[in-house]
Amino acid sequence: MVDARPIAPEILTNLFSLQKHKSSLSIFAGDDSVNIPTPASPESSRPYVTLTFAQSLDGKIAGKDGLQLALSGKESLVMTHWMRTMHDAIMVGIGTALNDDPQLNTRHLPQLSAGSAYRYHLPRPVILDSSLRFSPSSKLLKNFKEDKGRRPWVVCSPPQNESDLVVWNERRQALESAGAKIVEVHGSQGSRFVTSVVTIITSKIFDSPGHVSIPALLSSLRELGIRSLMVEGGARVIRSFLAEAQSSIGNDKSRSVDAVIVTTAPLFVGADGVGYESGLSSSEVSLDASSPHVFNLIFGPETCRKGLKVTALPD
Ligand SMILES: NC(=O)C1=CN([C@@H]2O[C@H](COP(=O)(O)OP(=O)(O)OC[C@H]3O[C@@H](n4cnc5c(N)ncnc54)[C@H](OP(=O)(O)O)[C@@H]3O)[C@@H](O)[C@H]2O)C=CC1
Ligand SMILES: Nc1nc(O)c(N)c(N[C@@H]2O[C@H](COP(=O)(O)O)[C@@H](O)[C@H]2O)n1
Repeated sequence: MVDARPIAPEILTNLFSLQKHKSSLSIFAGDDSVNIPTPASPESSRPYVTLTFAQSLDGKIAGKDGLQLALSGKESLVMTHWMRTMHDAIMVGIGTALNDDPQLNTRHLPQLSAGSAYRYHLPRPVILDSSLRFSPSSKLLKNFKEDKGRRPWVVCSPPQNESDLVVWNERRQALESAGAKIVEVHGSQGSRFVTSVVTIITSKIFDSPGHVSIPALLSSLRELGIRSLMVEGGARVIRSFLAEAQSSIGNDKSRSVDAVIVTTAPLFVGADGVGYESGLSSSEVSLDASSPHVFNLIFGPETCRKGLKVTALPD
């Protein structure tokens, strides 16, 4: 028997077609060597990808100049944190990492009783950061040092010209010293160079200059043992995944998004908020047909924000 209960089991049940694993989805006996259940098949060359974020009715995920907004209500935050427990890894772009300094943990879940033999699964934080701008004093690295979070992985691309290499190496060293685990993939997928201390994931295939290719990223993560990936944002990263999902319509093998789960807050942010739609054409996105999850939550008056609350998420 576990000593905590999902607050909204029907949401969990709907998230993935994993009913048979329901009892062990998020709470486990503290043995990290035991994998959490995943919808990805063992043969798959990429992780199962859940794209999930919160937006306003006018499709904004942040306020003016990237101001972090508390768009989710309490229930939605709890759901998001349950979802975090269900994925091997959780990813944000460097824009979000620098702007929000997120923790990407499961702190909004019900407390397990003192001395409990059980723990919540914590996903591996992954930061998409071509030029290593991630801060060595980030909360993610601090939490890792204090044994409150997993070692973050930084996904980057080595600079194309020699003159940028000095700065790049300095940043790499600072991140390594701060605890970032880095894997470096040079030149082409497959020719990988790994050191014991540093794990930098890079790719020579870019969506646009400096941007890591999504298919190459997914295949690298899968090679590193990531079977499920929760992508939280921000705007550019959401756009990249949606664009990739649009371009793979009709080709199941190259699909990059399996489920999209969007929390919609009943408010308008306005035109100067941050949206993710620009440049996306009007077409469907390619999703796993067996995943029934284009999942919208619209909360009622009790969680509706009174006016626009421009605070960071609660600690
Ligand atoms: N409401 C919500 O649920 C969420 C809201 N947010 C909000 O989003 C905002 C940040 O969004 P944004 O500024 O767009 O930053 P992102 O977090 O989307 O990061 C974008 C950066 O990631 C790097 N990157 C590397 N490869 C890729 C790729 N293939 N596609 C896209 N980016 C790539 C690029 O930097 P480089 O070239 O240096 O590698 C790029 O500029 C914040 O205001 C935050 O609060 C964030 C998450 C969720
Ligand atoms: N689900 C959700 N609702 C909101 O209202 C949000 N602003 C976000 N933002 C995302 O969550 C990250 C913060 O995570 P921590 O609270 O630090 O664990 C933030 O960086 C965005 O990715 N999400």
